[in-house]
Amino acid sequence: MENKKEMRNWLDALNLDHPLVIAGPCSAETEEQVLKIAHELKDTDANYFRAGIWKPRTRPGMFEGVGALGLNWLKKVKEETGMKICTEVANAAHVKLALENDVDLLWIGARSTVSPFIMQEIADALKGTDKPVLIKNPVNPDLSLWLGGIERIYKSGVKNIGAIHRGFSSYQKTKYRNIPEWQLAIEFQNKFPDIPLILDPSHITGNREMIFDVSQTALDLNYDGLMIETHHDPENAWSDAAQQVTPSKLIQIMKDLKIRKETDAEAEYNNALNNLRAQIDIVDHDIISLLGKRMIAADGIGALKKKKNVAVLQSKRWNEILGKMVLEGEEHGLSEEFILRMFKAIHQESINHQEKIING
Ligand SMILES: O=C(O)C(=O)C[C@]1(C(=O)O)C=C[C@@H](O)C=C1
Repeated sequence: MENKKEMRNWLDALNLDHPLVIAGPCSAETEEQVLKIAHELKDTDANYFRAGIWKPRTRPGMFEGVGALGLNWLKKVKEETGMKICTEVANAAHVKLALENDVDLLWIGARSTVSPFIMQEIADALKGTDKPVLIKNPVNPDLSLWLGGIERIYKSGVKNIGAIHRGFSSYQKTKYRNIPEWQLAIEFQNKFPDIPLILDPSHITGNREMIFDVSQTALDLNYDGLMIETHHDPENAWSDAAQQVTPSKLIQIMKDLKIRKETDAEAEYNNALNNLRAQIDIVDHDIISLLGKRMIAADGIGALKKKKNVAVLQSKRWNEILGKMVLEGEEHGLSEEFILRMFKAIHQESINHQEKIING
């Protein structure tokens, strides 16, 4: 699959003056609930009304969605409000029902994207549809698996595609429900700049208080849209209560978000930008040359260790370096998270160098 300008045609055709917004409850619970939320979203920036009707839940016994019955409610949303409707599909039967009921956009969840068999089944069922299909990232941070899933759908003739970034699970406890791993989404954009990329801040944060900030980061990174779970009574939602916002909160979020443009032609801005970029180029060059010097020293240590038959990994020394660098980093306004990531990568490279020498 290659990047093609036409991949974003369906989004461009909407001619929006704001990011695409997909809003609605995590789950369709009752007909009244669905219609109430839809009416409250009708005159907002929301372009598509979302509601999950088949819910993949972590444990059996949790609310697993109302099933096909919910499609009737979604159809009513379209009739009564004129909003386009969308839902998640997780197998061929779901796709068939969604298409028969004229759902306007379908998305595939993170727990489906992980499985090439399920993705192929869904792709076959979608064959030839002109409805947009959005593919969420797989639960694990694996860009190839995400792209592979998209490719399966694209190859089955679905030309209106998009990606949803919903973050990645981790054993680590963090402030996020699913860690964003922005770097992976940036890589995605580099490879496929024309596949519309939509952020799902609800699943990334798991917490409505953090939705605004994460959404702003996405807009700062050129995302095309947001999928935000919205419920008239979030506290009492049947699923994911902590991460849903009210329709009025959604309106406020959309008002407060700053929409960035890709560039600006003004000369003064461009001069200042070029100047700072030239400074960055020099610093980057210095960083590489310093890292090269560091590795030469590491190679020397490797040779010494080889002579004396000493192990490459020296945990005590390594921990001392990490501790010192975190403190120094702080003095220079560098976050602990960044210092740890960077030095772990440097340490690994140093180990790789020494391994070559010691075993060479
Ligand atoms: O100090 C050492 O013994 C090294 O090999 C250098 C180094 C490093 O790159 O800083 C690499 C591996 C060890 O685990 C500790 C530190």
